[in-house]
Amino acid sequence: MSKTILSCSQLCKHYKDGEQTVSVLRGVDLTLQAGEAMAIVGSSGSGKSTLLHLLGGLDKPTSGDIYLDGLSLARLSTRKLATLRNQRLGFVYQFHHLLGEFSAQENVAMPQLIAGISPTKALAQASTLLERVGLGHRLNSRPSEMSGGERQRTAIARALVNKPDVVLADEPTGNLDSQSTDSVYELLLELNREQGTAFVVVTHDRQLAGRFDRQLLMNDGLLDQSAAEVMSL
Ligand SMILES: Nc1ncnc2c1ncn2[C@@H]1O[C@H](COP(=O)(O)OP(=O)(O)OP(=O)(O)O)[C@@H](O)[C@H]1O
Repeated sequence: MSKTILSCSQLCKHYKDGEQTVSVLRGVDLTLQAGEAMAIVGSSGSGKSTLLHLLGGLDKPTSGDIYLDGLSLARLSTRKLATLRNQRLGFVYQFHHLLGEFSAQENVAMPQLIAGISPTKALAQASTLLERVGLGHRLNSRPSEMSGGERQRTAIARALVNKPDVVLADEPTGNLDSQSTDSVYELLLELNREQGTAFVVVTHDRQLAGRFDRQLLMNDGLLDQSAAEVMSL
């Protein structure tokens, strides 16, 4: 029996631009099941990144709320929200955001160290995960010594190291060539199946989106149609 792991209802985000109010999200409803792999597609500026930021508690909605496993993000203190982000959510961005002065292994271990796990255990866990993503030979490499695809694999390992309920990924292959893009998507879907981690992935690429369990279309601030329906029109 699947259960809802992440949801939002009537989520709105407005920005003030001088006298004007810009409505970026205009009442988004979304329900993600535990272990589900969901892709969000939509044109540039439609609000996809804004939605992902709100779902990950990185920004606050103007109205509406987000629930992670039944917990209201709006009701959490800043500290509790930071703990929840560290332990129950993982993030992957278009740019890897790895720390340049640390090795791949140390970068992947970082969320565990922040969670208070001992360095020995955290580094061992990081090494296991790096091996899983095909980078067992890169434990001691710094980001500058790795290819774009290797850096994104490292970022994916880091996002998964605390065994989060949900990984949020914003154009995770935006900087990669088509071969690396393919293998990174393959890896995401394998990890989704193996670890039961739910994924919400934003992409411009509808063909890649088609490999996920569900596709939603963001259109001018609303998640109003299934992208699969739109693709079949
Ligand atoms: N801090 C902000 N202040 C004002 N407007 C903003 C702010 N952040 C985003 N916007 C506007 O919100 C709209 C949606 O932006 P968002 O980045 O969510 O779109 P997107 O669908 O992810 O686009 P892309 O695919 O190009 O990354 C854009 O018009 C953007 O200019």
